[in-house]
Amino acid sequence: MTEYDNFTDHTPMMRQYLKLKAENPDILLFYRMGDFYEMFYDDAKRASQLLDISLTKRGSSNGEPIPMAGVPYHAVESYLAKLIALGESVAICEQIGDPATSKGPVERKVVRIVTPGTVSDELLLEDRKDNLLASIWQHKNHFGYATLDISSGRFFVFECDNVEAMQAELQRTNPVELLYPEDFESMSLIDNRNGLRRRPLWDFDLETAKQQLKLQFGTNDLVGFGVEDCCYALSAAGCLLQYVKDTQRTALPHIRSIIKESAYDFVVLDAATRRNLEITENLCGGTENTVADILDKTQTAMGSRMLKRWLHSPIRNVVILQNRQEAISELQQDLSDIQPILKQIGDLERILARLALRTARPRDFARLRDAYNVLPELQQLLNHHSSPYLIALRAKINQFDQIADLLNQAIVEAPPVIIRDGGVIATGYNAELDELRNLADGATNYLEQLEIRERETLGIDTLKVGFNAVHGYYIQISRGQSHLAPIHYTRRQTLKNVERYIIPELKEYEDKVLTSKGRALALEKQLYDQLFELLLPDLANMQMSADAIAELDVLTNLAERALTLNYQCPTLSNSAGIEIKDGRHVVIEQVLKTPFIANSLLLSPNRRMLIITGPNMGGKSTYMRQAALIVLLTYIGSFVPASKAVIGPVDRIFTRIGASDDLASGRSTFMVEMTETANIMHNATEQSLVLMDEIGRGTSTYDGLSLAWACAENLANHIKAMTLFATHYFELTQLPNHINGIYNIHFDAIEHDNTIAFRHTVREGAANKSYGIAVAGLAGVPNTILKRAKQKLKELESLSLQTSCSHVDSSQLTLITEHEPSEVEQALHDINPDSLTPKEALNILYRLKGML
Ligand SMILES: Nc1ncnc2c1ncn2[C@@H]1O[C@H](COP(=O)(O)OP(=O)(O)OP(=O)(O)O)[C@@H](O)[C@H]1O
Repeated sequence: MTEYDNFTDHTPMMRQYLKLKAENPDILLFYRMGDFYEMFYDDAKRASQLLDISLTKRGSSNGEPIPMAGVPYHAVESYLAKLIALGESVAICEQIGDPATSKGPVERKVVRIVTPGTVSDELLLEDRKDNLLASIWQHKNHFGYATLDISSGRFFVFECDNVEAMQAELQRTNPVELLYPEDFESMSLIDNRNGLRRRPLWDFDLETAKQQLKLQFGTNDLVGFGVEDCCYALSAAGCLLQYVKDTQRTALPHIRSIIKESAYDFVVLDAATRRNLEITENLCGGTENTVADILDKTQTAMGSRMLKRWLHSPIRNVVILQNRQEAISELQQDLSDIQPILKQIGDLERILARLALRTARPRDFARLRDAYNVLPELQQLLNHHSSPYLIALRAKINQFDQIADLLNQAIVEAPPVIIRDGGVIATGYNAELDELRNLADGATNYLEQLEIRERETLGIDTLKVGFNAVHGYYIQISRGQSHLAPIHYTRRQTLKNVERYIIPELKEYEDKVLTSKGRALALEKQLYDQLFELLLPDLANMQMSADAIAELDVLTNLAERALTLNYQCPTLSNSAGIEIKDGRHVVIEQVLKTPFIANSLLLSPNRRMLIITGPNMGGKSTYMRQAALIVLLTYIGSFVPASKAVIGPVDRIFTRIGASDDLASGRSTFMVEMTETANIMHNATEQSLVLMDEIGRGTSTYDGLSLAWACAENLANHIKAMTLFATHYFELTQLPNHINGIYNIHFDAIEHDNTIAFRHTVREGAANKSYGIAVAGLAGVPNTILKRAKQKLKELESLSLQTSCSHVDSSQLTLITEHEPSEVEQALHDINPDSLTPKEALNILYRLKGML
């Protein structure tokens, strides 16, 4: 990097720039030049690409032209937002010296470092999404992980000892910026993420970490937080805290504690499940038609963020869940009163974080004031409730009358965006400020008196006192009377019909007015800073209140959703199993133009695996996903789309549904499918809900079928997980004959002429048709191909009859070929499985085998 090496040959300004750049080598440096922030050399090239701005040159230094790109000062926020979204960090360098007194370049300093994970500025944050900074540490196969939401102060640590769990946690928290040690081994876990920051090893030193954390929380040890022994997580947390301090350069009073997350507290969702269930992000990466899209009608952005956290962290604590259910039931009565008040409260959480970081803007104070002005009304409404949980929530929400009074007095109704030009502190708050402002505005009667006095003593009836922005104050006399102006009147301006003068007394007044403007502004800034001091002692209480208001928002929102979408309260049971009556899919029922067909589900220790067969498009995936979503909603405390649901303990939800190539990590569809399957086989337990959709599809029929069979056997016999197993391998419908606890269920369709109508109704027993070719026709596959497919099927059928070793779905053959039904087929056709007792069914099975 030649340009950074040889300082002496550069211009003084470039020397200053290069020195600052050397202190911030890895991030873009925005160097303030008048009304622009400018970037030079490599920074300029990178910024011009990232921001799509032109790359030019600014003179030359050291004999070489200097590449330069710049952004206007007044529009900097929008450029910062773009860079942050791309995972970049920016050091903002301002002029801090006085240009008038500076020799050489004005002194400059990096005043803040904006990084994706540490921004708190409203304009740089998505308001309905958490913005997390994270740090990861690894020792062999142990991982320590810490996350911080700087805009709320939430600081969490997590430890695990396998890659899958770490991957799931990364996906759950989805940090925008991730710090990792320079010798991090499992790079494949993180290397496709934005906002990666490589940190030196000593930033993760455990002892320093402990010291840092104790200092931050003002405690002697970390025992009170229950994290004393979490060495790996503490190393990560220490690095994270150091990074925040380095970039924020201010105290962080709102970070007061650290919480250890334990997998046992949550229903664990692995990375694939989070993706497949489309909780907050759909499979294409958007937010439309996700669970959050349907469920999130919260009134405040902080409520919206909390709901999304809940959806990603279903909890297992039944007491908390029942409290939430009870609160939701009660809140259904007065939704229309509470929700409009919540809307007026807005995003207190982030306002308070900016208060703590001393970056709050005038409008933050105004919004805090408006929020606290409506709290008494909210308290009154909550007074009617008897649920102990709502009573406790009401107490936490509290009321901040003194702060409201202070802000009502201190802040004007609609303050400007920034304090720089004043106009923020209200009249009547500070007598000195009022006086200075009156002086500054010339709003005293001094000028009137002066005018009357001069007019009368001089006897000039056209004499007037006036002001204009260019010439300041003046005494004006008409041209006709101007010869009467006394000697001490100094001419200032001559117009067509008038002469304008200044006198020492008026000049003195003018000076006073001008200085009082500056003094008023300085005093206003001082009073503004004082507001931080006056509010900060209550920060902890205010944060607790904001958190409780966000929770009230989520609960009220879930109450409204339950009413509007016809959800019922599920029962949380101690006994193993899942019983859902008339369940629906949260999202699909909302997007379908036709009515959604509700379906029931029963899983219990004696019926722990259901093999689901049926035509493509029959509704198998929808049915499985809806079960998982109902369980998920139950475990956040929400009501669910079903007429009844009784849900037993669930420790994890696994889904192996569909797959696409994971090209980024060089894994094929089949490889992804098998990796996810391996994860399930290793980690599922008796209390897990496992959804397996068409596993084994991505390889040869024999391999696929055998794998699917072996997995199903293992899940049913050894793991004993609650499993829904959708498949097109009809051979698997034999499993119930071999293993207790496995049952067949199916979806079917009605074929009429050349079309099929799907019933979408789940029924007991195995499907007897597959309709693959018919569905292909429905999808628009050309007739010639369909015809050829039917021919091929006939060939395969005869081949399979010859070898009598059919691995092709024989029911499919029956459907397409038009031969006379065999004796076995006829017998099968005549059976009505719904009317058989198990004993009769077994007898028939023996008879059928005999026929074969
Ligand atoms: N219960 C239902 N009520 C109404 N429509 C439904 C229902 N279930 C599914 N559908 C509709 O059928 C479509 C296909 O459903 P789904 O993807 O679940 O079928 P599938 O059996 O899994 O098909 P494949 O075997 O091809 O994966 C859905 O997109 C939806 O439009």
